[in-house]
Amino acid sequence: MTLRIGVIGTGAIGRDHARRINHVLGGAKIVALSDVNKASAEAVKKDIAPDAVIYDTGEALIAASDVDAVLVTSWGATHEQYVLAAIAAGKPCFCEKPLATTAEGARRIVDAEVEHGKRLVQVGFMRRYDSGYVALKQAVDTRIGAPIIVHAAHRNPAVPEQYVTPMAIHDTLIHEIDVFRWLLDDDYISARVLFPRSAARSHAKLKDPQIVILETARGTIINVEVFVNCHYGYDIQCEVVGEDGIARLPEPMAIQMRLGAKLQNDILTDWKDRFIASYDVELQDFIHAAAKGTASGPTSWDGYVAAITSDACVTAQEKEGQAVAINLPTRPALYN
Ligand SMILES: NC(=O)C1=CN([C@@H]2O[C@H](COP(=O)(O)OP(=O)(O)OC[C@H]3O[C@@H](n4cnc5c(N)ncnc54)[C@H](O)[C@@H]3O)[C@@H](O)[C@H]2O)C=CC1
Ligand SMILES: O=C1[C@@H](O)[C@H](O)[C@@H](O)[C@H](O)[C@H]1O
Repeated sequence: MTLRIGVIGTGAIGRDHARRINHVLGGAKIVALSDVNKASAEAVKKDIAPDAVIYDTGEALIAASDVDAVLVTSWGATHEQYVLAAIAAGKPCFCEKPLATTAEGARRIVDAEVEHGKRLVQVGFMRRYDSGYVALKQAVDTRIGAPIIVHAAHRNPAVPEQYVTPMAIHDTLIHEIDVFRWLLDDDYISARVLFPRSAARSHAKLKDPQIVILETARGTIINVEVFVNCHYGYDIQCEVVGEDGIARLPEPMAIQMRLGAKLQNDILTDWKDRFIASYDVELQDFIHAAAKGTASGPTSWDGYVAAITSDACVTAQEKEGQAVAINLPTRPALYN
């Protein structure tokens, strides 16, 4: 069976996911596209999915009888409405992060999916599918003893002027928020944020870099440097200190050179390249589960917890240095 997929939001990542579904992965085909900017959907049809039908609205695409499953890759603020519509239609749905821009919105999705009685939603936290993180998790689970500290960094070369201080949490740190819950199999109980002096390349409405400190229920302390105008490259670092040893996220494969009296290798500059393989693996996982009428991988619950934690981190930005408590509601049995 070929899974017939519709894509809502055909900008940077929607186009890229459409490309991988039609040209890289197996078992699925893009049959429908929708974007408020129709020219963008038309360009994806022309370049990638010539057989796809273009719908005026995301809701019309979800309702189409020949669409089996949906990808929601529009702007974050529009995700909730489309994911709720997909659940109401009983169609598997892959939603890019964030699941919703408020914790209340994410909760509405959890409640709708629980009411439906079966998983339909996968959230686009692709790091769980990255081979480096998978190897790191294996080392954390079996080699280095119980985790005590995590040192991490999320660095982007540059962000535009519209990127303001809370976006470092909602748009950027949200990947660490999700991946460390998974890596440590633990939940957060508090967040703190510290701001060193802002770097010279920062913008008027952005305090950059910042350090986010998360504490887990088992007492692990995670410190993450978020530095989104670091200039030198796109760099994701993670080191877990355990009772018996230390495990470090591998660097992406790069050719080592002896050149100009230096031992060197290039550092990536674009997030699309850093996680290119994990996007492939997460979407193949979506296709397999959706073909069976369900979903696997990161859940709506994970998206909801990420939203609650993000909100706590933004409050912690406003109360610099103070710990902000994170209280999670009871997890519904659907997500155990
Ligand atoms: N997992 C990851 O590593 C990444 C995830 N993302 C997430 O993917 C989402 C999209 O990001 P980008 O592709 O970078 O943005 P983008 O701005 O390039 O594309 C978004 C597209 O959605 C369309 N759109 C906006 N509102 C819409 C609506 N109501 N209905 C239909 N289409 C609508 C826009 O016209 C645009 O073409 C965001 O939520 C972002 O956080 C983005 C980059 C990386
Ligand atoms: O999701 C992403 C972007 O939106 C975000 O801006 C980057 O910092 C992340 O690394 C990337 O994965």
